[in-house]
Amino acid sequence: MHQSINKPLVQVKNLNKSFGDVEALIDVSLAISAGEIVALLGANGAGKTSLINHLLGRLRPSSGEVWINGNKPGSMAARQSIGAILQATQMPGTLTVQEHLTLFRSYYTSPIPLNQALATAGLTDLVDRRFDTLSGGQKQRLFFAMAICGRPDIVLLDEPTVGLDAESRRDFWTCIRTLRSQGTTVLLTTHYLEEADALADRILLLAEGSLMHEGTPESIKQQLGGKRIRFRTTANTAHIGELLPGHTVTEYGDYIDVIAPDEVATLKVLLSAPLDVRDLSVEPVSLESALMHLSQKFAGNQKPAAAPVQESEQQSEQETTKEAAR
Ligand SMILES: Nc1ncnc2c1ncn2[C@@H]1O[C@H](COP(=O)(O)OP(=O)(O)OP(=O)(O)O)[C@@H](O)[C@H]1O
Repeated sequence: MHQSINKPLVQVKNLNKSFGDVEALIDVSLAISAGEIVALLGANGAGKTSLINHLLGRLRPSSGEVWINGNKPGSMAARQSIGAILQATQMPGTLTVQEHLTLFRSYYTSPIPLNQALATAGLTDLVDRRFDTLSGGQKQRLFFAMAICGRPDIVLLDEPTVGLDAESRRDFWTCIRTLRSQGTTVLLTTHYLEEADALADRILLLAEGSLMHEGTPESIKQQLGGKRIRFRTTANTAHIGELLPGHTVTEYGDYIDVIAPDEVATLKVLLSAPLDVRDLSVEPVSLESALMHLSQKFAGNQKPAAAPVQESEQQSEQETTKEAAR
């Protein structure tokens, strides 16, 4: 299933979603083109999973529109375009990697070749291993292989590397890059800024349900156009903030970070103030600092928690992978 050229693969227009009093998504509009890797970032509760669930057709908008390849989410045509990774899944532990993939491939009329699924997911050497002997990272790569069995146009990955160690995470990144080189679009949510920086062509930043910012990792960093000044001091952040109006001042462990549009001017103020400034360093702005700065600009009041709402259209978590697999 491949989409027509020039049309966005995913289009979201003025999407709003409320759960009781909680506005999980507020007027979100976005488009994702074929071949992009897009990272959806945001703090806990920002609305990332809600957005993914709308793309999967698991949630219905309170208002607004969502299109997958020009089709309504949840329709057979949309399901055939999407692959997604299983979240909380019980898999038969005695089946091997090959048996699981053979079973999964049998759900589709035109699955990708077994060897391609294995190679893309870095599982070629593990083909005869039983599921219950795989490490966490290897299991996650098997779920990934299942998600791509049906030649999806877009793969949705909701925090795919959470809980994995650094090496397994990097192995997973290789899988995503291989998939992209084959022309597949990827939308992933992550809390790891390093992951977004390493993988994404574009970052969408959600805050409190609103799409607060979007751009390439570089453009987000450049937007600040300044430097990160990090130092230790006995003074608190509030005091530093008073000294440096218009700067983003945050705590980083024992250190204080200041985002400085003009680092020379900022250093002059800092070093001429009656402060004990120690262990000072000046670095280019990291993606983490840039996003923290943008989030602070956006910061609003906390919203009240709502009781869970059962969505009639919400499907079992077990059904996530390749929604068309039935
Ligand atoms: N079924 C539901 N009933 C009530 N509130 C909900 C429901 N699903 C989500 N919410 C609320 O909507 C908001 C957005 O939640 P969502 O899970 O989309 O955020 P998230 O960015 O994925 O968070 P996390 O990073 O913690 O997974 C939160 O305030 C959450 O409590």
